[in-house]
Amino acid sequence: MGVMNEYGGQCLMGFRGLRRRKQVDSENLNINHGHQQLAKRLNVLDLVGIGVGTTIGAGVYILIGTVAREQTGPALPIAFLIAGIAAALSAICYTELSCRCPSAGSAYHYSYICIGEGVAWIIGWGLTLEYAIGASVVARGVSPNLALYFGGEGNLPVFLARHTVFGIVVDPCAAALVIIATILLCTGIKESTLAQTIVTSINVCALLFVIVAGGYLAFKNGWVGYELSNGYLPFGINGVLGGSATVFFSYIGFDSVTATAEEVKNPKKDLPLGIGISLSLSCILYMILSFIIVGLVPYYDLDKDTPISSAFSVYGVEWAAFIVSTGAVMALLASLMGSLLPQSRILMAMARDGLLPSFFSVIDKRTQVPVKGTIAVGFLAAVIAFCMDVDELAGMVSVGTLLAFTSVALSVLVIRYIPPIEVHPLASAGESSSSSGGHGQNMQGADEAVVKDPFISLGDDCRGLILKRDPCHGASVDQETNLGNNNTTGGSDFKCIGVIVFTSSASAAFLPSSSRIILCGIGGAIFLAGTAGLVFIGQDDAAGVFGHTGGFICPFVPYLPAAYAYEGTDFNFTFGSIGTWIRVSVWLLLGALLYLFYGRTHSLLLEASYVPITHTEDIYSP
Ligand SMILES: NC(=[NH2+])NCCC[C@H](N)C(=O)O
Repeated sequence: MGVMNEYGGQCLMGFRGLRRRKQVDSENLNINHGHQQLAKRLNVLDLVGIGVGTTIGAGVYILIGTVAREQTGPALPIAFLIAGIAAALSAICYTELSCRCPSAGSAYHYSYICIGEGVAWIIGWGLTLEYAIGASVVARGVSPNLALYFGGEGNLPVFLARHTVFGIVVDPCAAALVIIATILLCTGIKESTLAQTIVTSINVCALLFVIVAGGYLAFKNGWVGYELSNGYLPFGINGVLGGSATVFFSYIGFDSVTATAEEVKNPKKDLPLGIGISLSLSCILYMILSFIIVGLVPYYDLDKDTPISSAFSVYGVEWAAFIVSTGAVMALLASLMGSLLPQSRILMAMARDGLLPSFFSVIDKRTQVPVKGTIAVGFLAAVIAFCMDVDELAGMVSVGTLLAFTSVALSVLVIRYIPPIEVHPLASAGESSSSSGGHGQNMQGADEAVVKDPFISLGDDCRGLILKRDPCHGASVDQETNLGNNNTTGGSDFKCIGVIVFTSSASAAFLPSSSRIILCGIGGAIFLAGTAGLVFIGQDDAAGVFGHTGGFICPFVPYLPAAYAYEGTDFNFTFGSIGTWIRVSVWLLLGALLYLFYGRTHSLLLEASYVPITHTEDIYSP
């Protein structure tokens, strides 16, 4: 019986652990736990280099042929515009959170602050699909492009050519590219960003060449691609929408910028500019490029694998293929760097929080890079790129990415309606204690500590917060303190219900295809009701507890994040084949087991759990 009780108690604690939330400026906690911060060395230009470099990968060089032929016809630029708007909605959510929580970790970090440890773990774990596996998928694209310089894949030198060993196609060239990117990333954030910016500039020059030379050729030949009998929308509006879901892949990458938030000199100003400029530049380039290519050659004549070089070949400009291939190889390298970089930062953030071994959070003193984590990620990605069939894994990348994007939109909703505890940057343990005017004791190592305004604002009715160490009640600290810390008009429970109703309605889009239309309809109706419910609940207007947050604020809450979360789940569904979903589920299940047996019991929040006592007499009793 006793054992049963103990077991039941542990289970309960395990579930409570899933709801533990980090404090907003938790880098202070990290300092307190002896973790070193990354050096702040990045400015706007660097962020644009990382953003554009990661976003404009080889996707645009390859995707446009198939999408124009099978989904959009000449309306390809419209598909890029729609996908760009969808990406912008997500980017806006990312930007608010990156300004409010400027530590490393991106979607993982935001989910930990806004939703809870369980979801954060799954998002952090799921992000390996986007970044580590994404890097391998990207790297596999290199040998077909390099082959052009050698006159075909058959002529590649033995050490670069693909071989079949024991029935597995190994790709040394892809592994080599991953190793090059890893070495560059280990040299230092400023150095690797410079390399990425140079590589990206070459890629952008190649795209500009395509635009200028292609535009000239198309103009000279009367824009034959647009003189078609079957009109501008041969596959109808559905084709364009389907195409926009496919080309959404070419916008993935702006999120890498937010993963570097801790290394940015002035995050509140530079992150919004970095993300905004990267996304706008990418969208403009994609739209102009696609407008020219579908005008140069009728969409049905575009080549599926090499649409751009083949379009030039039609007019006898064979040599353009060399420029296009150079651009594609540079795009692959930059995109690869942009995938490996955030992965090492996310693992570092998870290790700092105790959810992964501290190996991943060790920062090299000279280069200021988590070198061990970077090498581990590079090694894993190189092995996958070398010997795995990445075509099968590609779907997982999109699902992993969209899971993260959706969680970020939900996090914005949560942060507005159930704001987590915000700690002023100066409120690290010692300072909070001294600022409390003698009421408190030092938080670290003490059994009790009082933290007084202005560092933690608890509203007028509660002038301070007493924290008592108690490992069993980790989840309650933020929940309780939030009651007085925002200007909401509804009760906490009501807000929780609003967010849950909304979330579950959004997830209706995950259900199987036959019933999807009906369920999406029902989901959509509940979604509208949930959103309407949220509209009537007062929200934290993002003024924060210290006045204006000073950073970018997502407009039109709850509509904008709600719309993205709904659309994100829908896009997710579009990407997922059954095989992909089985693989993703197995991966997430593995992650859940790891959390159960490692993360849950090593979490720093378990160690640093405090029970809030909000009775003022307890606080001020002599
Ligand atoms: N983190 C990632 N999933 N990176 C892949 C980015 C792909 C890139 N947008 C492209 O068009 O090729």
